[in-house]
Amino acid sequence: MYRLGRRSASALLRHDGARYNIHAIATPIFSATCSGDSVVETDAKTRWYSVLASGRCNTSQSSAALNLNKNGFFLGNRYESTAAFDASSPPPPPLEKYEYQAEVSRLMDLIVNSLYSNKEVFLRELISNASDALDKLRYLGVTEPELLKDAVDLDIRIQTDKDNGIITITDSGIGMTQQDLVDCLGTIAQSGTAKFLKAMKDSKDAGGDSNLIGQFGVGFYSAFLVSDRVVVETKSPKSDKQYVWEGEANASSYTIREETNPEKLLPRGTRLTLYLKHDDKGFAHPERIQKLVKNYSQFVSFPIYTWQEKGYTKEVEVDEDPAETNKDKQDETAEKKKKTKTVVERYWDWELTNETQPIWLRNPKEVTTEEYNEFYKKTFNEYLDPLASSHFTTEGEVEFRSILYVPAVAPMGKDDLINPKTKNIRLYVKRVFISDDFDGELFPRYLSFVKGVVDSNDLPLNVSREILQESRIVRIMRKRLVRKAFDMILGISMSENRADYEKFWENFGKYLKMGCIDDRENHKPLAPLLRFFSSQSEDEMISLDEYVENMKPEQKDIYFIAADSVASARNTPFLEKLLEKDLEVLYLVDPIDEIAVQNLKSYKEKNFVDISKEDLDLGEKNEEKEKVMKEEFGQTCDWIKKRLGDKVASVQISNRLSSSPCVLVSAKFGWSANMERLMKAQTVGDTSSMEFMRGRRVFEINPEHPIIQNLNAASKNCPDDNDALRVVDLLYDAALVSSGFTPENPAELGSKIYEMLGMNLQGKWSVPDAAEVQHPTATQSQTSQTYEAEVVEPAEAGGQK
Ligand SMILES: Nc1ncnc2c1ncn2[C@@H]1O[C@H](COP(=O)(O)OP(=O)(O)OP(=O)(O)O)[C@@H](O)[C@H]1O
Repeated sequence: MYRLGRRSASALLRHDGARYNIHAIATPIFSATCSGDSVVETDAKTRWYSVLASGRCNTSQSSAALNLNKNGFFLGNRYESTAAFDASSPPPPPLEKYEYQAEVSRLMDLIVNSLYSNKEVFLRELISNASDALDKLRYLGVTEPELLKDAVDLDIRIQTDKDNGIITITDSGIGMTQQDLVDCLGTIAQSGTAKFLKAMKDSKDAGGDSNLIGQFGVGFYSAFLVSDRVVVETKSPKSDKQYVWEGEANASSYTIREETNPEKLLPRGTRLTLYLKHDDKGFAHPERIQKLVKNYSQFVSFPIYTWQEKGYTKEVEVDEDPAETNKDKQDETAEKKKKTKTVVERYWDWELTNETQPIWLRNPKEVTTEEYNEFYKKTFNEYLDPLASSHFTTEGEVEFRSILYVPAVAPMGKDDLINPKTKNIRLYVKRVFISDDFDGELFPRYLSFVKGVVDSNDLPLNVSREILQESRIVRIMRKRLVRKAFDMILGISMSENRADYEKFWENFGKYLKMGCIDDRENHKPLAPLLRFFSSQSEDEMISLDEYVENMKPEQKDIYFIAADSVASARNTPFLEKLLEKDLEVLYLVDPIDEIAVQNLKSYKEKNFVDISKEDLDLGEKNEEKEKVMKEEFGQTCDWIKKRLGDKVASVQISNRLSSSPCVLVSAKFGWSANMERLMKAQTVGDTSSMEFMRGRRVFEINPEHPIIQNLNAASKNCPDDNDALRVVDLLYDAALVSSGFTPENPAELGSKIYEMLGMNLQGKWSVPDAAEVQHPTATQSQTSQTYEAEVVEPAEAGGQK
């Protein structure tokens, strides 16, 4: 047992309590090794300190074995004998006791007794206070350089004593005067507390979410989430004196005293010592602290050092076997060999734990693509380089820095489109990591695939989701971020390597189409990014700009057809006339395409027109011809309508067909066949709303087609002819299918086709005559010719009539 005098003891210990365990630490700097714990007891009456060294201490130089380097706990010599009480030393300055402001008491009560989850945020809060203090000093030092006169680095150091559950956070920042201590660490703005208490009450989390603590400007008190007792030693460069603030959890008061022990004086700044609660001692594990620093404060712009155990290997001699030695001695000529082994020498030292210079603070001109990519992969745990990145600073009304990335591949699964909480955007405020848990606050959902960091100096450090949602600053940031994201994507689309954008589109095209539906405000930057197949480009997708450039001079609209594949789009009867006229038609083959395009409505003042809908204007109105047609086929239209009844809204003469006899056209504002099919696939149960949206369908006939011409004759000559009426029925069903609709009763359609086939084929292949038996090949081809002729023949007859 060693007894230490007051002076010497104060060099070793903080004056703060009844009993401590201090882990004995030594570094090789002083050629000393030491292990084990020292138990320290304070006698409040006599102010004697006693240290029981339970460890072993070997020094190669002197008895000053417990010295540490300048940042350690101890500075001073070890006394080997009972030291005399030094009666001549001045008495310590008196403790001044202060009552907490009522709000602080309530807050402390809540923190200590009700918050159980997310306790680790205490470290983020305290580091951010330390970083603020350094920021303030740096800022004031610009105009008052004498504040920086102490040659101390601007940094943050965190030391842990895992055995005793102590964490010390030291910064060399602006520190606090005695008045600052009273004002800052005993008082809080009433409004902040009231809001905090309300938020706590509203919190659904039964254990209380400690994260809330950082949202109301009460970060310092988060120390009590994990500590029984907190000691703040602080020295402002504006004051000659250093003060010690001390508070305990569950106490209604705190104390402040002046520090007079020269060994404990800080050159400048603040040292916080947290004496952890029994259950929270795990936070004092060096590795855990390191991990938390990396996670929460990776990009604080001041270096953060943590106290870590290290090791290096060295060769040491091993004792030789005496028998061997004797043998060697006998053989005088034998060369003496010294035996060695490799041992690991352990020691403790500071380790830089964060990136001191966040990449986004650097000048973009000085950052290489490799560095951007490395940062991306490290930050977002990606293994592929990004497809594109954009590093920018915005100034003016709102200032922030950001680096955005487009990933090379879409996230696995589709969940992200529906649930965009992707942790893709990491928000920092003044380099302090705030959150990556956003739901559309910084980026619209459809851009949730964009990854990046955003660092703002304008947002409060304690920005909460509520603040994010309501903040004008955030709204402006969001606008700029979105614009930058579009610019970045546009950059890929303009790349000489077309494959880059094809890759992007394959992965994220769906997201942009979602944007056309969700975000009307951004149709302008979104539309040029879209890609579609077309009647003139079935293998390579084209942009709307390419479409517009390829439009015919007289063409007013952008034509599209929605189908389930390029093949079915290509074969749709709606396309016939347009192909004939060499008008390009976009193929909308992704289920979401049609809705996206409908939302866009137009591009470069050209309307999107669905060629499967009524009133298609191909810019070739010939009123004279229309009149003649109407006169010729008007009655047929009425006759067909009568036969089809409510299945169609009307029967009209088509201007869009050339080879098909008829087509079923959707109402202008109703669903197209494609949409109807999609909706049907999604509707479960009640389909009444579908009936409404399905709207009317128009049966269009092609007056130039032989079948229609035949029916025209039938309608005039034998309107009640059963066969003619059955042809109308079958035509309707065939149009239904070829126009992309699903027949309501496929089995019935099948029977109609069989019946018709039966009528046509009657007797066709009955016993051939002798000549045909001799030339089977000729017979076959003849038969098919006959068949074709028979189909055409009535048409010709009808036309003549
Ligand atoms: N390490 C420190 N150095 C100097 N001053 C500090 C330090 N820590 C706290 N303070 C002072 O104490 C005040 C209160 O801190 P607290 O964390 O409770 O609130 P805040 O820092 O103002 O808000 P927030 O934590 O949300 O940023 C700070 O404003 C600062 O003046």
